[in-house]
Amino acid sequence: MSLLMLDAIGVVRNGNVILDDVSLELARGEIVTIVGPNGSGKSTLLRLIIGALAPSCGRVTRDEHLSIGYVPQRIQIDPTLPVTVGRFMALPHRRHQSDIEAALTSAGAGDLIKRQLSALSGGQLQKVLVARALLERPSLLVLDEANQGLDHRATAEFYRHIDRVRTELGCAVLMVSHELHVVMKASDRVICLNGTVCCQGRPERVAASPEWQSLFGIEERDAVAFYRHTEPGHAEPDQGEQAHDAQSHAGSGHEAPAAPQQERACRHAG
Ligand SMILES: Nc1ncnc2c1ncn2[C@@H]1O[C@H](COP(=O)(O)OP(=O)(O)OP(=O)(O)O)[C@@H](O)[C@H]1O
Repeated sequence: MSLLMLDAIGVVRNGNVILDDVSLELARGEIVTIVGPNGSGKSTLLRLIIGALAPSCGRVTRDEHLSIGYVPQRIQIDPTLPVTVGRFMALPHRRHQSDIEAALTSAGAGDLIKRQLSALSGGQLQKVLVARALLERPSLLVLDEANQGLDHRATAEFYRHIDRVRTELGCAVLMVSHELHVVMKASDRVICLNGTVCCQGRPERVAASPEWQSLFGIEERDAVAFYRHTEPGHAEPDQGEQAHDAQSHAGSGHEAPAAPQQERACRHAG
């Protein structure tokens, strides 16, 4: 049984169709990245998955043992509130100091434990948020652009950390990222979203699909190809990977996938 299954999900808010007919499945231990242009519904999809938002139609099925660690795109911190990183990590439940230290160290933030939360840089705060999300040892880690604000070196370390987390906890990782070339290296599967799922599959196949190229342009495709080609020890996909080809849901033409129309959303709703 998969960890999570979405079936024909639609989300309509204030008359806006944000998601239309979105179906996807998440397996244990896989790293999946959602990519898509600004406003394509990525954060909405994540909020739906963590249960912060109800679908207007469709069905969400969660494994009964599913536990989710969530790192939001941004949090508001009151600069007048004196909270150290160590204290923040222990909220809302008390934690063993050793667990807090281990989680921060693993996220590359071990030296921040006594610092004021409001005084952290954007990149430092992201590391702390990831460490906090992992304290519960979730079966699914959900990251909404958690690498924003990180420099190149920190981004590379961030993805190594995510890979270690997956190995150590055996958890699935679902993330949103705009760093397409890095995403391609770090993910088992990529889901391309533009109100609906345009295409999904192994990174190489998605990058070669017409839907991806019409959304992100040829330059991104070339950047991805270049990045993968120069990665030491990287093997090009063989014939066996054909079975995991990108699945297209938006036709085979080169035109950009159309924005969802309100009349299309929730057509299965009762
Ligand atoms: N409560 C709401 N009512 C109406 N429209 C909304 C609501 N919430 C989000 N939207 C709209 O839904 C669309 C998708 O928003 P969302 O934040 O999910 O996109 P995103 O892909 O995460 O964008 P970005 O890459 O810019 O973070 C946007 O056009 C947004 O304005």
